[in-house]
Amino acid sequence: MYPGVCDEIENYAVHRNVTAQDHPAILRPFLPELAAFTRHNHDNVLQSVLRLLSLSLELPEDTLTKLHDFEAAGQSAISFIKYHPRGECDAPEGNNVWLKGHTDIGTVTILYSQPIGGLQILSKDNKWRWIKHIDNALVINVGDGIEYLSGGYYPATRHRVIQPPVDQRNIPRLGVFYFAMANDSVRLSPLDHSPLLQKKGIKKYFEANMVPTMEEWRRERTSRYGRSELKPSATEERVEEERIRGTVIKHFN
Ligand SMILES: O=C(O)CCC(=O)C(=O)O
Ligand SMILES: [Fe+2]
Repeated sequence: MYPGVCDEIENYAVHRNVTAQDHPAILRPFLPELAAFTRHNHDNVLQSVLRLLSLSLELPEDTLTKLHDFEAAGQSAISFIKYHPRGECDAPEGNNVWLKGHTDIGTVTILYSQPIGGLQILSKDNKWRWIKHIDNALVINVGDGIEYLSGGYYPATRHRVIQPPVDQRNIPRLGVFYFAMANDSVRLSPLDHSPLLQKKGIKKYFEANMVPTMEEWRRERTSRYGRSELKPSATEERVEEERIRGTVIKHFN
């Protein structure tokens, strides 16, 4: 957040096991529907994506699905994020960036395409590009978890949310997401038995005794959010960096 920019984002996260937390009374009648929705995201969408990723790494198709067990301890969750339209407090120095460029902490994020623009990804040529809305489409991002498990073969998507185009600026933007994480106990070391990764090369992110589990990575990244000291990158403009367990995490302005 920038000085002078109001915090106008609301977020409600629902653990995939919807009864694992208390909910406001207004939401309780919808719990069966939410439970079915998390199951759909986990069993139909996430597991299909994970099977494809496993096969693409020339590994048995259940390699990654086994690491995302619905019943195991872990934090995969639905999130509803509401971005309210902004008034004068959307200060120009805020660069109209509503959510700074980042990578997601988990493995795979499922984003339900919605008509109010704002989402952009950083492409290989270092340009931010809009993600076009398509009715009934899903946007699938990979997060840090897949980057580390694939030894850098699938870099986590760098993405951000900026102010929508002028004709949509007065409309609330409601995002629906499934933020998937591997089981808490999964160590985020590269799947080095992948024949593909053996051919392509495996990037090393952590020293052998420093490789975090999914739970450790989640806790370390979330506890630092907004608190840790970010240093300007020596090589890239508008990029700030922090180090976690010796590996560099980038934040994009
Ligand atoms: O609102 C969006 O479209 C993306 C949100 C996002 O990237 C996040 O919450 O991590
Ligand atoms: Fe994100």
